[in-house]
Amino acid sequence: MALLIQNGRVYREGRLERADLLVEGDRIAAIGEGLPQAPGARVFDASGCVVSPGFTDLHVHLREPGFSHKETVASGTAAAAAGGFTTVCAMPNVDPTPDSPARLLPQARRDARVRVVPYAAITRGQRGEALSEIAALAPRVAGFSDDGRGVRSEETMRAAMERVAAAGSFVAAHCEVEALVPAGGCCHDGAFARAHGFPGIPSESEYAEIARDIRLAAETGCRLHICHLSTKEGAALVRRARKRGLPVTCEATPHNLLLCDGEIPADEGRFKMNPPLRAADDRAALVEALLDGTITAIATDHAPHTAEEKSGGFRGSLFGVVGLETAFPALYTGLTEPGLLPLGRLLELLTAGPQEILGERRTLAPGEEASLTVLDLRTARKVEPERFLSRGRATPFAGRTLRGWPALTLYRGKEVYRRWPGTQTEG
Ligand SMILES: NC(=O)N[C@@H](CC(=O)O)C(=O)O
Ligand SMILES: [Zn+2]
Ligand SMILES: [Zn+2]
Repeated sequence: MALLIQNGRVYREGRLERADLLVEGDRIAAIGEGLPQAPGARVFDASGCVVSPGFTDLHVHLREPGFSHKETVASGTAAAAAGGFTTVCAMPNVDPTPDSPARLLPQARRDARVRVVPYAAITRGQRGEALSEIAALAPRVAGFSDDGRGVRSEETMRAAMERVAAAGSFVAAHCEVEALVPAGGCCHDGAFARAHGFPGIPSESEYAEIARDIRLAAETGCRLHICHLSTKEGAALVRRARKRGLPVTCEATPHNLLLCDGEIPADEGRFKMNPPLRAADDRAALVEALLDGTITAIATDHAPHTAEEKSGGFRGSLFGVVGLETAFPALYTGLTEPGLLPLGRLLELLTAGPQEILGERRTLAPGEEASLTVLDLRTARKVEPERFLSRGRATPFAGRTLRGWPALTLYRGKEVYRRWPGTQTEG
């Protein structure tokens, strides 16, 4: 059946223009002003909304196989659709580890509501020693990552980068020198740690490994993507590397872009993630890096855990917060509305930016796949974690009133999420 999305502002080719958009089957049939209502077509009134290509998230933990009590492909991709994402890249810290082609997320094809592109592990079992079957995996994965931990051995990382480069893929690096983190380090080594007497995670544990991996990327020619950048020093290193023309990209998360450690109101697990919320000047440096093109992708690092696992405050909870369902509203309300980040740049950081890192280009044009999201910029709504589609509920944005909620998400023409604009209840 056809669907006419009327009266919205369509984001394409880096511009926002008032237009209607007609979807037929799995494709976009037409885009233009005042499109006639085809007989039998349903109409979606997108007044006050932006119509964007579906977002791409380079960093999501779907927890299957092995940890389906935290999240499943079904629940995680339902959360993705609710957040406007139509492509998510699944991190490999699952069990068994995807370190050979036979172990590549078999659930994805069956249960996914949106496109899932898995990462493979850099090393067997993510143990940081023997390498995974890089050449055989490369054509079937987003890239290679041991996310959850740093690759400690420089020799191992160099060998991995040589093979990944030869296979034409990229390394997505969780940059952390665990030896620089004191036992029990659970938040940034800053104001909040001092106020509560918690062992802090120093910025150096991140930027020391960023510096090493940039050096290895220069040596090997391997494309390097830095995961969840959180420090001002790290941002400066990436900026310098890109100026030198090195094949280095990076992502930042909504929580690191919007929050800092001095604002954490209480010892609650929903503010605990790795890397942690950093200092105010780190946060400001990340926003600056979004504006000057140092950071070209926003990724959520959606990392769901059970309520029990997040109930032990900073000392006792696991690291990780969910992010798919709040990413756009949090960024739109926190950065775009106050004039800190233009809407077009925000959309680019969620679409063309991450797509380019994956080596693809998906835009809204006649004939293209109808994978898109309609963002309601008017309706303010409170973040209510108990209503998330994700199984994870821990979010630092709980209780905040935000604007920019997705009202409709289509994946290949199919409605995978809908919530009518202007209504206060879920449709
Ligand atoms: N970000 C987190 O705090 N946790 C992630 C691991 C990771 O992204 O490093 C997880 O898998 O739970
Ligand atoms: Zn990580
Ligand atoms: Zn992660």
